[in-house]
Amino acid sequence: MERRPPGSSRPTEPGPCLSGQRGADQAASASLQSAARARPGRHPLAVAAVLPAGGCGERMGVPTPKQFCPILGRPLISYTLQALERVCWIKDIVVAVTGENMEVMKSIIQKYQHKRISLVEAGVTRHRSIFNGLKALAEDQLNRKLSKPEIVIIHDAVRPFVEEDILLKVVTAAKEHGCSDCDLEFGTECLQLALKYCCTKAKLVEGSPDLWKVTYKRDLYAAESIIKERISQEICVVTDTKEDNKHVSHLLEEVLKSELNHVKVTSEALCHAGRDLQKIILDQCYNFVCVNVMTSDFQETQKLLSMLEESNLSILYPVVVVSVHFLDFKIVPPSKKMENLMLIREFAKEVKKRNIWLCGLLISYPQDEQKLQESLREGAIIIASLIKERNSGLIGQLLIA
Ligand SMILES: Nc1ccn([C@@H]2O[C@H](COP(=O)(O)OP(=O)(O)OP(=O)(O)O)[C@@H](O)[C@H]2O)c(=O)n1
Ligand SMILES: O=C(CO)[C@H](O)[C@H](O)COP(=O)(O)O
Repeated sequence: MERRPPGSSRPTEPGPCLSGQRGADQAASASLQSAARARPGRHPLAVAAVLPAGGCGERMGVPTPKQFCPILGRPLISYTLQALERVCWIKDIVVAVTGENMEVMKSIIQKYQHKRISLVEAGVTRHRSIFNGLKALAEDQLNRKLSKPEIVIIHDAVRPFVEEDILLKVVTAAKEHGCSDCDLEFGTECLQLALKYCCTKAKLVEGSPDLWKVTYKRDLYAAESIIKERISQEICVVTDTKEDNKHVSHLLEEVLKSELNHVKVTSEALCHAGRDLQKIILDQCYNFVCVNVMTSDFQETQKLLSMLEESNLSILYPVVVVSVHFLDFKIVPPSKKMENLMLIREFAKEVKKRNIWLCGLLISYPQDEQKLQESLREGAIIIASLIKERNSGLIGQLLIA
């Protein structure tokens, strides 16, 4: 997803919010933005979005309408709203939901702290739902809460992976182009309706493969794996300032880097002020490994957990914390420390309420350098799978490398 470095600037009119993208995406957005800036006589466009979300999801084959089906515990529609909210130049987002799901929708907005959202009643067909949304924008029925838009983006609530670039292209095309024969030939039914009844000029813009619609149950699994992939791109290895701990943390960091290609592995000290760690949290890193050497108590892990609980990081995605304990099994047999280590279950139960998924990992710390490397590698493989697979069944478990 969807990381946003703190303090990054966002345009106040159609133009990409660079902060949400990386690498090639950033470069593409930047060139689009400067192209938009270069347009003579350009003025800010008033843009709104209407999200039809009033279907029953018959093809999904489950009683819950698909837009409310959970992915990593959060309803699908919340991901779509998040994707649109990140686009700062969309002023209002109008969601069409059925009367019976109105309260569910309100509680989703509240729980996941969505902003700029207004709700209208859905219609019996998708087009009627869209029409109700447009009517609300045109007539400003909602107590003058909505600004009157020049351009309205219509986006299915069940297409969670929409990116700012494509929205910008659509808005730009809506503003600049006429409707071609090709668009009428190969376009969708809305295009024809818009032309027939409103004489609205339209242009077909090619989308990205990620814009696909969640329709069948298998699409939920596909969406889940895309989201897991996005949130497992960074791991922060945390330890206290003791030299021994810093040394072992560094070794683990190196092994994690070689085991997890393309994943950014950083390390931070859990010092009193914890300023750097705060920055990592604000930067939206969702994976933490807390290193404890020759100790089976959880002081450092608890400090980290409190910081995470105080932040709102886990509202949108589960945050994985692996409490790693290095013990020399020859000097300290694990059985002696087991009682203490089993406390992981209690801590895990507590923080799970805040969507923080805690696991314990015991790594053998032999004196022999080669053997240490071997157990570090085994530990790194376990950490990688905890972070990438995000299996809620492993919450509170103590794993051994
Ligand atoms: N009366 C309707 C029907 C559909 N939609 C919305 O239109 C989008 C695309 O429609 P579709 O994928 O066909 O959704 P469903 O109608 O829910 O699916 P199905 O055809 O499997 O029942 C969805 O976000 C859906 O909630 C709507 O707002 N109002
Ligand atoms: O998937 C759909 C409904 O199931 C829509 O038809 C699809 O999103 C195209 O929409 P539009 O006609 O508005 O371009």
